[in-house]
Amino acid sequence: MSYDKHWVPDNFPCACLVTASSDHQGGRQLQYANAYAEKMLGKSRQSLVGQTLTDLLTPASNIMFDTYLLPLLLHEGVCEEVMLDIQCAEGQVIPVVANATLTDGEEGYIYWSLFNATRRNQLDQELIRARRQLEEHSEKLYQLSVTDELTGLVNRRQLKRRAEQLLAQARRSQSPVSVAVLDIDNFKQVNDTEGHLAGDEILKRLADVLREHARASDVVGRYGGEEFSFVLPDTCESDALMFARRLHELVGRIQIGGRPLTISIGVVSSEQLKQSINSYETLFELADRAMYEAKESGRNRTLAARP
Ligand SMILES: Nc1nc2c(ncn2[C@@H]2O[C@H](COP(=O)(O)OP(=O)(O)OP(=O)(O)O)[C@@H](O)[C@H]2O)c(=O)[nH]1
Repeated sequence: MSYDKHWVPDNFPCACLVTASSDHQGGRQLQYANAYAEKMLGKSRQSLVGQTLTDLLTPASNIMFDTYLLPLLLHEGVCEEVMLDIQCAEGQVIPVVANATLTDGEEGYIYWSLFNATRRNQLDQELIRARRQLEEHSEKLYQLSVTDELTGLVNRRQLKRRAEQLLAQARRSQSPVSVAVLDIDNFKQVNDTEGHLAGDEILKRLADVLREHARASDVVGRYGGEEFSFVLPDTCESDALMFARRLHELVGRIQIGGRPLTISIGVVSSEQLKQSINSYETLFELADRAMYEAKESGRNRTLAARP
């Protein structure tokens, strides 16, 4: 089997162009274009020969050509995989991957191959879109994994994680942190008399009050059931007690069957503990115990833990 070597460039699946490196257009004037170039550019070979590469490139690609591609080519004798945009006959712009080699130094020819990169760019765009969607999905999944579905507050897992972060910061800055645990009083009765859905509504309204009462730096979450917890950075015990007093007032504005909602709160401040045992677990346990003591001593009150 043999082939006609004059037809070889016409069978390549890319635009093959030749320019003379020393022409008066600075290596831009086309001397040759293959059949693929005719088809891709929508121009006849006759009209292409004599035109310059500058005529074919978009303004941005011309800047790339002048400032990067041509100097590199003249210096290195080769340049590979440079993205350019070609303006075709109908005004359509085609992205291409350009490779070029320079023969015989400055007096020689430059051989160009321009691969149509339209599909490659489309695939890139699809990959970027798919990656963005994956990021959005994983962000949604993350939010679901750290949020309590009913109240929108952070859930127990996230509460612990954020609390440990705040405690680590507080240890470094040697500032106090307080933890408050609060529980709705006689909530079973609310469910029994008003129904479970009304109970859910109360939990949501209480969560709104807690969220509004919290400072941006506080962490407030639903620990489980009708039990909630606050982590209050830069807050000593007396400030935490003041905070709890205000909370009783605000929560009391929620009415159930004509009666104000009441809560019992236990608070503890890290000041009262040795640095080494300042874990959220320890602080929570102490505040929880104080909260149960508040229940036992009549409910609707706050007690400070006495470790
Ligand atoms: N509606 C609703 N009720 C819940 C939810 N989680 C827990 N509960 C209810 O909260 C009630 C808690 O009851 P108990 O543990 O007996 O406490 P209590 O009635 O509040 O009494 P004290 O805590 O002693 O004041 C139970 O009836 C649970 O079913 C929830 O997501 N929605």
